[in-house]
Amino acid sequence: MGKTLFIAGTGTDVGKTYVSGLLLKALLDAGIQASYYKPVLSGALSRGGRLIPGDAVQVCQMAGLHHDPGDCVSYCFEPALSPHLAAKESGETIELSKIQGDFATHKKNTDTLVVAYIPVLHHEERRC
Ligand SMILES: Nc1ncnc2c1ncn2[C@@H]1O[C@H](COP(=O)(O)OP(=O)(O)OP(=O)(O)O)[C@@H](O)[C@H]1O
Ligand SMILES: C[C@H](N)[C@@H](CCCCCC(=O)O)NC(=O)O
Repeated sequence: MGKTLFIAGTGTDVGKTYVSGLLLKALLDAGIQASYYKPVLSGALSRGGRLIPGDAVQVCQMAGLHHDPGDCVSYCFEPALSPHLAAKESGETIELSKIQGDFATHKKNTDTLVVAYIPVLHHEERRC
């Protein structure tokens, strides 16, 4: 059974993406089959009508992972807000079943999965 490494933080801008990139690089350098998954990414850049999942691009570049960064995320939103608000503002709904399905697919396709986790509690608190 493969391993999953969850990178969680108590807030935004605390280094989850950077640590994910370093970890993934270390795993790949050690010859371990590894990849990256981020359930919800907000604050994506809009270029030519397409959303660029910046965190996933950064992690793939740091680690030298030749995956399409877009495949590393389930949801990608432009507003730089907490996930539920970014989804709301984008007129979308975050479905747990989609995240569970994508997570299971990523797990099946790799030995070690690095997951940058959303600080949900922090975000929910900020909504109050
Ligand atoms: N190599 C580096 N040296 C110094 N600072 C860095 C380096 N890489 C990233 N940073 C800075 O560290 C901070 C945290 O980076 P990071 O994007 O990893 O946080 P994060 O927890 O993933 O944030 P978010 O929740 O917004 O995605 C950023 O301000 C970034 O500019
Ligand atoms: C673009 C950044 N990397 C980040 C921005 C998150 C902003 C959250 C703001 C908030 O706490 O309400 N997006 C993300 O982690 O999915």
